[in-house]
Amino acid sequence: MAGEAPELNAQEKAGKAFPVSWDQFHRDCRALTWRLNEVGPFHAVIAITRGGLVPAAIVARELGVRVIDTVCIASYDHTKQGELQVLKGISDATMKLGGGTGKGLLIVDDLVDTGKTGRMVRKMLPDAHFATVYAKPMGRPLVDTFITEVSQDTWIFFPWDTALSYHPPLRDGAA
Ligand SMILES: O=P(O)(O)OC[C@H]1O[C@H](OP(=O)(O)OP(=O)(O)O)[C@H](O)[C@@H]1O
Ligand code: HPA
Ligand SMILES: [Mg+2]
Repeated sequence: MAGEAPELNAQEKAGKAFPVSWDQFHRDCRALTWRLNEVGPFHAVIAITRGGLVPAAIVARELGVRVIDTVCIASYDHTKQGELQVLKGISDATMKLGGGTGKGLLIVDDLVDTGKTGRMVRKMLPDAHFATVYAKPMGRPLVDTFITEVSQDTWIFFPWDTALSYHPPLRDGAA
């Protein structure tokens, strides 16, 4: 309709960009593991795919955990969040390891934003420890351990979603 503002996606609403390099991400995952090492030991690591796969691999390597499971949840179509879809649940073997409630299990994701994804996994495993590398204020109360908080209006660009590209000089109007 004429005069109606177009709907903004999460990144457009966010405005601020927080690009993370592979080196920085690896350092932040190691820092996360230092904290988790005080809380464990853990019987298994559960990665929330796909974003949780990379931090889960690094954390599991550092903690010496070799049992890794996934819970596959999709909600964002690029930067716009839709309904949460559980494409694959936690395996029976992992559920058994966590005594049915997740005790002694570690859930890993790259970040919490609104907290919708984290809330859904916490419902599946209420006694598990939930760790993310980054957290935004809305999702932060759901996380037990994280490393860096960014403001709600920041969009985090992960290294697997980005590539090096030309950036025009500031004097030519680059932000
Ligand atoms: O706290 P929320 O607002 O729920 O957002 C956080 C979730 O969103 C992203 O996953 P996404 O659904 O984009 O899927 P992906 O991991 O496959 O990229 C991110 O990896 C988290 O899992
Ligand atoms: O800030 C973000 N960056 C990348 N993926 C995301 N999914 C939800 N929030 C974000
Ligand atoms: Mg994800």
